[in-house]
Amino acid sequence: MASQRLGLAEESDPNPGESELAVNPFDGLPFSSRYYELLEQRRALPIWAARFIFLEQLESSPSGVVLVSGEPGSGKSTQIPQWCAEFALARGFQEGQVTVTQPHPLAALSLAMRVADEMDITLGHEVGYSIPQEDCTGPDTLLRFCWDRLLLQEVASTRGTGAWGVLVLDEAQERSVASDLLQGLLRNARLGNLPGDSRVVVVTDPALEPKLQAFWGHPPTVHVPRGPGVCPTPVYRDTVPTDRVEAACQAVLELCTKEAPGDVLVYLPSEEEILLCCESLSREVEPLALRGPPPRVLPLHPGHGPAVQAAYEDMDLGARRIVVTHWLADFSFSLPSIRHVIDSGLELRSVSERDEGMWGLKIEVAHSDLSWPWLWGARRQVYNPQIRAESQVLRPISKCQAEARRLRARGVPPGSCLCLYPKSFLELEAPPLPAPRICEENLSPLVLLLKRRQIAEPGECHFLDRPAPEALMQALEDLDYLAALDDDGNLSDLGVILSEFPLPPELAKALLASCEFDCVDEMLTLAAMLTAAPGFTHPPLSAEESALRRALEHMDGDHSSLIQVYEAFIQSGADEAWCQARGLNWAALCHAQKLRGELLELMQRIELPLSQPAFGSEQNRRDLQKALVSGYFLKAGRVGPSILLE
Ligand SMILES: Nc1ncnc2c1ncn2[C@@H]1O[C@H](COP(=O)(O)OP(=O)(O)OP(=O)(O)O)[C@@H](O)[C@H]1O
Repeated sequence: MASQRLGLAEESDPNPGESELAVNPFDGLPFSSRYYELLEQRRALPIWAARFIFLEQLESSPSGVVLVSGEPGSGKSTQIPQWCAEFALARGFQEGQVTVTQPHPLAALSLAMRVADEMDITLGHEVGYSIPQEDCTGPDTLLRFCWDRLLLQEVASTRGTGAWGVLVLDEAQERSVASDLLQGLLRNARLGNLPGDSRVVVVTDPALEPKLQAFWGHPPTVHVPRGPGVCPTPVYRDTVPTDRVEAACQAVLELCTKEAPGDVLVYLPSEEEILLCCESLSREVEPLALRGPPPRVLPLHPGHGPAVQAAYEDMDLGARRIVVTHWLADFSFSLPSIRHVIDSGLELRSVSERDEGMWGLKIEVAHSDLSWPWLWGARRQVYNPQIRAESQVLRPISKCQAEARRLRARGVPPGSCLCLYPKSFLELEAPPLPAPRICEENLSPLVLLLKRRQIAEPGECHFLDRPAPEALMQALEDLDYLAALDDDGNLSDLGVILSEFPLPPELAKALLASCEFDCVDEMLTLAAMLTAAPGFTHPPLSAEESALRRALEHMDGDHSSLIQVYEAFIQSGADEAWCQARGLNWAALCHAQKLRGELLELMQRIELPLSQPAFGSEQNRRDLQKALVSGYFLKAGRVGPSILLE
């Protein structure tokens, strides 16, 4: 077996004497004491018992596909990639590196950090990650964690990173569009860069296992044994509360007052509610700390960026931690210290609320239609092809998510799970599994990608769940309206250029049109700002803050306000304190700055004409509107005798 041939330290004495220091086969350096400390923790994970079976199946699977099915927290996301790296190392990485996809960029980042630590390797060298606008990999990278949408884009673009020896598709039960599509393409063997002897590992929650079994033609399946500990019996409320934040806060305060030991995980539907809950708890829990340090309140959502890693840190300092989150922690973040779960049972699938009318001013093109979930996977939208718009839907989570949440409180003795809804609520209203996102998203960006490399006609793809034919038709129709397709339905020259931009096709088209209308500088800023979505981090806390925010508003509407904010941010020297004083998301603005630079570089590379800044002039205002309408003509409406329809 791969690990035996390598003589890995996993099998060796956890405390080797100095003369017998084991050497890390990935970087040739002796293992540190930290490696052995983490190895003890790894060995205690339920999945450890399945290690040899997994390696055997990986070696011998006739189709090259292996399914791994196990409960949340059993160690799948951290251990499977390492074992695949061992497998690939034993074969000299002849078929290529190991790539692991994650449905959320933050999860890819967080896992890469953890796995590099467990493997005793410097992040960015042998272990790396690729997320939007951040490629932390190098020439030595053998194991890469990657946002699944980015991998799909790489596969489709000419700038792909090449072949992989093992591809791990993690968290398949989340049903992200990219994960479903990658599986469809792999199933059809349509991915050109898949070498002959490569392996595909699909990792899932047991709830999706039967469907995946059937889809993949019953491949070898590794079942992760149940871990020790007992699951709490959920306690249900009689009614759904009208104020979820208040109900969740009260439940946390009760736990603190009772001094029930252990960390608390609170699930709310939206980022806005998470922020409100964190604010309220931060004020109220401190006086309750009768003994020991006061509880720490930690938000865990995409808008919090890499700071979410704090949820894994300082676990042993004695302070109770109250982590407030939403769907992000259903599967992707397994915090072992959690003992109590408080679950609202709802999720908000929508344009993030921080983007909605955040400037409170007139907008001429519906903002929600411009948004795009590239950044941190922050937004969840439900797309209605009939009206070509995304809408907010507050809906019950699936039964599978409810069970995953309950499992987070497993322990000896079991923790507690308080459901802020009646038992009948999910029984009657919840679907068994999370909805496949491919049936809910605007598919034009994906159809553009598929057509770019002529990988497959969308209609030919073998999907786990087939998107509605009208959604596919409408995606093709939209691309046609954008002139991205020629008369034969293939990509036109313009379509090829559009597909090079990491932007939705409409926004890419608006950016291209800005070359014609001499407003490239402003449109670059707008494209970056719309993608990075640097909303406010909280409601104004004082009159002074309100006034500072108002000074950033532009009378022309949200688009001009976004450009104005970006320019003021740059003038401040990208100052974090400047952002804090205005309640602006500093990390997202930095991200916009980086993305703008990348878009500019791309435009220079394909030799598109640039133009001088002219923001603020009447001519520039009109030019910007014309460029926007070139991409978003399907969303344009008449607002009085507007320039938009001239
Ligand atoms: N980013 C991280 N930082 C620190 N520790 C981590 C991190 N991710 C996981 N761990 C540790 O590894 C353990 C196993 O988590 P892992 O994510 O591998 O489980 P999983 O079966 O993949 O669960 P899920 O399906 O919820 O992702 C956790 O209990 C935690 O102790």
